[in-house]
Amino acid sequence: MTAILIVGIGGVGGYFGGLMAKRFENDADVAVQFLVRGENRKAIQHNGLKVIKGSDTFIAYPQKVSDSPSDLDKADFIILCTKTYDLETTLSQLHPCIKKETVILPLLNGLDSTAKIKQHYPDTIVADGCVYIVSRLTEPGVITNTGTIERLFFGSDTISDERLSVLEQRLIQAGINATLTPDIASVIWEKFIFVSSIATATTYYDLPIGPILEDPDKKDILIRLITEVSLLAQAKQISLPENNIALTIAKQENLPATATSSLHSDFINGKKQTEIESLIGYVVHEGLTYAIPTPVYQKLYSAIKKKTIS
Ligand SMILES: NC(=O)C1=CN([C@@H]2O[C@H](COP(=O)(O)OP(=O)(O)OC[C@H]3O[C@@H](n4cnc5c(N)ncnc54)[C@H](OP(=O)(O)O)[C@@H]3O)[C@@H](O)[C@H]2O)C=CC1
Ligand SMILES: CC(C)(CO)C(=O)C(=O)O
Repeated sequence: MTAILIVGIGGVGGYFGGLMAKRFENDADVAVQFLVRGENRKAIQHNGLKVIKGSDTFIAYPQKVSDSPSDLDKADFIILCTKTYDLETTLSQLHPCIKKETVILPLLNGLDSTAKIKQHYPDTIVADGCVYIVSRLTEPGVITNTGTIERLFFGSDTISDERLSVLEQRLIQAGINATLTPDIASVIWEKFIFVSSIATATTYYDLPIGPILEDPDKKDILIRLITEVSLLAQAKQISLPENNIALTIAKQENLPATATSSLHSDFINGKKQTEIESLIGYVVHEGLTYAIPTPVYQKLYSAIKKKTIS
């Protein structure tokens, strides 16, 4: 029996975890389990997890649902889908679910999850991963995907292991557009450039994606953000496509005009904690370390931090 544990059932974990739980419901070979807390856990335990995308809806019943890792099985695969500010605490709770053969895949935005996981679990295989999706936990036990894109990339640039191919097969069997890639470092940076720039602009202007791309001044700021973070990637020896700025804008233009970043959503919802440090502060701090000027990031970071404080 392959045990797959999804940790954090919000927009990302709920959508991809929901697809997996549905596909492997009552499966003799694969068991999908959820680590989920609060009202969300209660709703899923009582009614299953409802996943909505356009006119399609399904309800998934994972094999086990708990807020306590010791209630769950030792996992073959752990897919981490918390926000970055919850990662350290979550990792410190996961010991009961880890065995020698466990493979951990983080799908969080940001660039330092893998290093943090390896510090906690140096003997397990830790892949890198990222997703393109626009999905939210809209009420306890209900996930709503409003996006036009659904892609999951993962891989490792240090380890080649059959278990990563097994995970890819399981994701694909669940109907997930998943790709195991040997070039994961570049793929993760391309996603980071895409999300960091649009998260900064949507949060700074307090606007969804469409009005930013339609206004020439705001779009110019967005392009300057993309340029600054791309220069940082190059300083870190990350190879990017030659036309990365145009490709990034094209991907942003493909999102629904009314969609916004998960960072902006958290600001709108008055969340006490946000991913401002992993999505924006990271660029400012690493820019200083690598002597890459990031004046637009610096200005918007400090304005957004003031919003957080007020
Ligand atoms: N949403 C999206 O469209 C996209 C998001 N991302 C990235 O994916 C990551 C996840 O985002 P998203 O799904 O939106 O986040 P959400 O806040 O919707 O979901 C995260 C969930 O994890 C739960 N959680 C945190 N710690 C634990 C724990 N120890 N045990 C059990 N549950 C826990 C949270 O519970 P609680 O609410 O109680 O804190 C929350 O329900 C982020 O890094 C985000 O930037 C990437 C691409 C798209
Ligand atoms: C696609 C986008 C911008 C929207 O959910 C995203 O990746 C995020 O906000 O984390």
